[in-house]
Amino acid sequence: MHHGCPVLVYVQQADVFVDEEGARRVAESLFDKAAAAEFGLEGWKSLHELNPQSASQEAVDWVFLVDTLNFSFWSEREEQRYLVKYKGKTYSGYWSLCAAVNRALDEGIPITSASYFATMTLDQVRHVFRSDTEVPIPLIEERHWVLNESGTVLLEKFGGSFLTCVKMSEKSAQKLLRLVLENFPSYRDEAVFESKKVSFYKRAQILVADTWSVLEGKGDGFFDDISSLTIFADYRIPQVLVHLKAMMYSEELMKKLYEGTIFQSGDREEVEIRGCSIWCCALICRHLLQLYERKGQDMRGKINAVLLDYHLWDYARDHREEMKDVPFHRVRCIYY
Ligand SMILES: Nc1nc2c(c(CN[C@H]3C=C[C@H](O)[C@@H]3O)cn2[C@@H]2O[C@H](COP(=O)(O)O)[C@@H](O)[C@H]2O)c(=O)[nH]1
Repeated sequence: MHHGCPVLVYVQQADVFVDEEGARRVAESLFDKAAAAEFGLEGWKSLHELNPQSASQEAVDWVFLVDTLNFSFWSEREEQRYLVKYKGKTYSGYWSLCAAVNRALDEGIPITSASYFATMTLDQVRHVFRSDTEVPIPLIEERHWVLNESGTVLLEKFGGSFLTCVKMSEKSAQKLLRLVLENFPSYRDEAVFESKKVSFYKRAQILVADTWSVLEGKGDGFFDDISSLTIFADYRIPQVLVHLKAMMYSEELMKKLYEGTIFQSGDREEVEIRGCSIWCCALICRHLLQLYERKGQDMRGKINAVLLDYHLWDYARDHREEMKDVPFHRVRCIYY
């Protein structure tokens, strides 16, 4: 028997855990809601006054512009936030972006036209996204860059409208996802985890989902594989999954989050948080479909990661107070 020295296997301590039992409980709590109209596609318009209410080409271009800029609204200090007043209401976070876009359109600025945002100057971007507090919108230079880049690609390759890109996808969500990733570099949201390439594609997937929603799942907006999309790994979904006890963080990670640690894109903790969120929601979806199956109901058209995501994200928005004890992870990036 050869007693060589023991091989020290360096196992990276995991910081994020999916709780199968917790995911099952969340699915059970959603059972009745999942059958309601708001949980379905219609909720995208009926629940959100700032979203386009039509299904026109302009509405699709609104979605493309907003999802190109749909990232990084969190502020260092909660009391000092970027806010936008629009039609008598004050909006924060993602909705402040939508309010600024609608404010610009009302002012006659063609902000959703590729021919405009392809050559927008930084000063024009500053004007359109000006804040109603002294806190400017985060990453204003990056927003200027992605607008010029995306607008130029739309003009050069898709006749100036994202609808052209949608038509080329031949009713496949995966094909549209590929077209977006091949043509719009700012949407390439990838990382390396334990020497394996992983992808989240949060903005690319939400762009496909919001296109499906704004076109009401009909005509050019009918995707036979829409259920193949995952949830959109942002900084709110993980927070609500931990709040609902479907996901857990290690003490070390919680400590870093409470201290307000700012992580970099691709950090191990960030990739674990985003990856586990996707897996956790896939489990919730699976449990929810099984609960309906046992009742003899096939809900595959009405329950998928997109609709679960929208519901959880809206829940997080409506339960800020209860969720304040669960920190969200902070990365300043253009991906989410
Ligand atoms: N996973 C997921 N992440 C989403 C959305 C949306 C907006 N979609 C709405 C629009 C139409 C539908 O009805 C949806 O309700 C924004 N975000 C991300 O959240 C963060 C901002 O959060 P807060 O600071 O609280 O505003 C930021 O990373 C942003 O990229 C979503 O739906 N799912």
